Amino acid sequence: MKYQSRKKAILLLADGTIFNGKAVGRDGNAFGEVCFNTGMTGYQEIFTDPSYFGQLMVTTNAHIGNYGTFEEEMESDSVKIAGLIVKNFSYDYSRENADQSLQEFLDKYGVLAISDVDTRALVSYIRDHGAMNAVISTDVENIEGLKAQLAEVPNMDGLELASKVSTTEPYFYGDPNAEFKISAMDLGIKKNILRNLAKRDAYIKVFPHSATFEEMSAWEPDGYFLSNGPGDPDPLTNAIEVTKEIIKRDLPLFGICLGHQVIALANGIATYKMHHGHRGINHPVKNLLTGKGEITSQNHGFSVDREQTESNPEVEITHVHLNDHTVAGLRMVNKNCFSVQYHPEAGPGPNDATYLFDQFIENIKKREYVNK
Ligand SMILES: NC(=O)CC[C@H](N)C(=O)O
Repeated sequence: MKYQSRKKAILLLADGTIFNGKAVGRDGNAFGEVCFNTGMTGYQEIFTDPSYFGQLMVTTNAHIGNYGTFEEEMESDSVKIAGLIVKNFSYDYSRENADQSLQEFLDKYGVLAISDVDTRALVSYIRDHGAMNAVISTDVENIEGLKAQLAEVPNMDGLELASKVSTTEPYFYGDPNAEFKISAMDLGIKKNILRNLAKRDAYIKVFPHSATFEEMSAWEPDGYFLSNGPGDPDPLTNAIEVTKEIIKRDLPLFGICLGHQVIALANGIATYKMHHGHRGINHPVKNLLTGKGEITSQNHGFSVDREQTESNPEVEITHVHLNDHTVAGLRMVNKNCFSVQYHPEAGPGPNDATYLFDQFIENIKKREYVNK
């Protein structure tokens, strides 16, 4: 076993609370908003999901690393979390097709991790006191200095982060001979969304967060997609403007998570920062159109205002989160536009909601039929 005597490390929360642990790899500091994910599996997908940019991730599963990492399970080209907090960190792994250990993987991307933290107590603390900024540090004697630096870290509320993870140049994904063409705005898109669209015979052109409606429309796509992504949706003025243009022309539109929030904002419905968000792969949702329940993969810290959604005549709530009755999905009443707050691409997670990709393709076909 490597790293038998490891250095002390701490997690210092913005309110001054300290959780003790041990450094997993390198020394240093990692700042971000602390949040937790309750998924029992799928850590590599979580760590590489661009929606987590700027966040320190607490995994509630007590063992992390035991199946290593595998190139095909990347949700983007690198690790996106700001730092990792675990109970038991497995340096060894036992999966035949893994490429490397989790420690080698985190080292490769320069990510700081802390283990041996009482993650059950930490998660209870976040649930009681809400998501807040924090720092992971091996500089354990320098509490006052760390507190001063932590006070400078911007609050997630109001923070625009999509531009930090979006592509800078447009690119294509899938088979150029596929039946449908989709323009996707990359606010932090997960690869499994692209895989799911391509699997349904779509060729996707992925555009930067700053793309205009005209740029996204020049190649005459059959439909538009707004991706997931990090940060507060409210400052995404360009994405909101583009969405209004798409809606005005009644073009087929689908949004996931941050994309769902942007669609709400384009309809004049406000979003707000949640107490500690929804992150896990067993979140119960009810589809109000079918009456059926779905177990869903979720990762969000903001939500769409429910009252404003209910009182907006243009919009209808289609899905509700059964734990707290927040808006989990909506559609526009007279437009070819719908969105969900959760993750039908399920990387990681259950596959109950993949029908939403089929629904998007059906909406595209419906429009083509009307136009003929
Ligand atoms: N996964 C996402 O797209 C997250 C959206 C947004 N950043 C939130 O935390 O609510």
